[in-house]
Amino acid sequence: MIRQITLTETMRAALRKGVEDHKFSHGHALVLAGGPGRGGAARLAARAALRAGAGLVTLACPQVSLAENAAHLTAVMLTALPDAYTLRGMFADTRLNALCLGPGLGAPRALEMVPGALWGRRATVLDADALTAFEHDPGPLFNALHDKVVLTPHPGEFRHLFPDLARAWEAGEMSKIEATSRAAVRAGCTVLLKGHETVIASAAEEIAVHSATGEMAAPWLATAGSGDVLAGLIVGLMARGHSPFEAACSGTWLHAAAARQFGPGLIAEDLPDALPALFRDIGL
Ligand SMILES: NC(=O)C1=CN([C@@H]2O[C@H](COP(=O)(O)OP(=O)(O)OC[C@H]3O[C@@H](n4cnc5c(N)ncnc54)[C@H](O)[C@@H]3O)[C@@H](O)[C@H]2O)[C@@H](O)CC1
Ligand SMILES: Nc1ncnc2c1ncn2[C@@H]1O[C@H](COP(=O)(O)OP(=O)(O)O)[C@@H](O)[C@H]1O
Repeated sequence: MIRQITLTETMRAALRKGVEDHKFSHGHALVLAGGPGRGGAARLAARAALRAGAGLVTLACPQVSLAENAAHLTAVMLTALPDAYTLRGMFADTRLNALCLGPGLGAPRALEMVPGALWGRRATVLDADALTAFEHDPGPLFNALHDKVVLTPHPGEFRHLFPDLARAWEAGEMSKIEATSRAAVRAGCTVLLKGHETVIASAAEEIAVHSATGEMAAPWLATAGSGDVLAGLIVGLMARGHSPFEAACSGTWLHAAAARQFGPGLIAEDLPDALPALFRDIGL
């Protein structure tokens, strides 16, 4: 059965915070960032994760990027992350339960960090450079994927990882839903294929569709960095314990609803900050 994503009572209940909860009840998300001058995308993701309700969010960047990121971040914590060996060491802290890799990461750092991150078997969002870095040799990525991963390609990134499915979809031989569903089964994880119609499929063949058309149109989401925010929303919800598939569905709804709440003129950094008013409006 194909689920049309709308706000449901189950989604609303899962977004609430319990009155006796503390920050570690809502998980700790780690967002990896790239080198100097490329930090914007990861900062957008980190802020979105915190606004989505993750208890703690840390941005992990190379030592050389610390000053730049420190100048922009306050509630989001910051740590130097030189290499994948150090990343593996961070998994000794079992409270660190969700990761986001890709936005602004850069291909060389993605090639090193993605296998290290997947080794930790935490809930993980892979977006942007974490997908395109494996374009020429996807084997190491596919071998390491597991069922707590959400891949969030736009159609260009989808083409890099699943060229046969993309070709069949573009030729009209396969629907977007079927292409996404087959990709999820092949990858063994959740796949979210972006666009004004977003399709989400899990390896267990759950399928959901969000149509940002008609009353739910959100054309101002077509702006640089809005996908980075979506990745952050999903990792924030997974830190809070939502399953990868549910986090992808709820994150997609929140992303479009926040864009509609803000309205024309929206740029990516407005999205996380539109969430508090949206949460009030939906009665959290
Ligand atoms: N504010 C920021 O710091 C931003 C940083 N970004 C980062 O910049 C890096 C590179 O991102 P780019 O945006 O240059 O690379 P993209 O991977 O988004 O675009 C590269 C190519 O992919 C294709 N493509 C993109 N969107 C498509 C779509 N919807 N359908 C079909 N084909 C599509 C196009 O041919 C495009 O030239 C990433 O690390 C990304 O996270 C971007 O997310 C934009 C905002
Ligand atoms: N016309 C549109 N209507 C609704 N949503 C859109 C539209 N165009 C893009 N989006 C959404 O905006 C986001 C863009 O992400 P992406 O292509 O990765 O951009 P970036 O890498 O710049 O962040 C996706 O979530 C996509 O579904």
